[in-house]
Amino acid sequence: MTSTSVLDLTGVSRTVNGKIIVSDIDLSLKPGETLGLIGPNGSGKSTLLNMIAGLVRPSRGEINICGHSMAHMRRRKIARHIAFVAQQADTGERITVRDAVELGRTPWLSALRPWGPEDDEAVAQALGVVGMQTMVCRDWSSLSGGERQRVQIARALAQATPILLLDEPTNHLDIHHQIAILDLVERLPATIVIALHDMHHALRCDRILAMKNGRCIALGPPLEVLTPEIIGEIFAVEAMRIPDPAGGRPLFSFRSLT
Ligand SMILES: Nc1ncnc2c1ncn2[C@@H]1O[C@H](COP(=O)(O)OP(=O)(O)OP(=O)(O)O)[C@@H](O)[C@H]1O
Repeated sequence: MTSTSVLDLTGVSRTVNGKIIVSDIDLSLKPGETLGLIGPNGSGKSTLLNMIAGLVRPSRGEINICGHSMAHMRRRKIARHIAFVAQQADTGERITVRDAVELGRTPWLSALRPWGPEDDEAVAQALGVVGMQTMVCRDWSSLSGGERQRVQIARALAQATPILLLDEPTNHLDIHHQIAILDLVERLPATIVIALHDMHHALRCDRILAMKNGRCIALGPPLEVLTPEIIGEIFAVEAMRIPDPAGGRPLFSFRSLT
């Protein structure tokens, strides 16, 4: 742990029914840093995010948030520090878009601190950022997958936490909204952990944690981790990294090994 870190993981592991799902993850994130999690299906990315969100406990190891051990933090305090956009966030309730985003303010409310103008402002701002301000009265059940995803992101932004966790947030989004969400993530001042499947998206992160079978295979700057060798090793594909003719980030091409 460093004096400036926001999120620290020490030897974090999770075992379910004797099966190791996440093994010995060490990590220290600075304020404002964006960490991309990459790895094949089933490599432990969501489980790691769920542990950082405080939704499941590590079987071993410790998670510290802003210097406090998460094991000793109440749910409400964790929710004031960490917002989580899960992979398949859903609700059985009949709620509107505004209701869904207002839920993000819950950790900040109490009998002594009822809903106020700053909560309205936080909700309106979050809806505006994801471009859902014209759909506030729509029923959640009537939204498309991409619209739901943007509402979930707005709910997390309204929570106004220093740490934001995103599990494949571009999943249901068209190209325009994928880029819009990644641009937004880049602009946010929060410390961010984001699970991604697209290597081009992962290149935009400050650091990458590459996982396989629950283990950290590599941790470092994108260009050092997203090499053909490491990508080939974890995804069992032949990867090529091609310079962008327009001078931007490199492009990837993949081929099956079989
Ligand atoms: N509660 C559980 N009981 C048993 N196995 C579990 C449990 N939770 C997760 N797993 C298993 O742990 C492994 C890691 O799952 P996890 O969802 O963390 O992977 P992931 O990297 O997020 O995958 P994906 O890219 O498909 O979303 C998988 O094999 C999964 O089936």
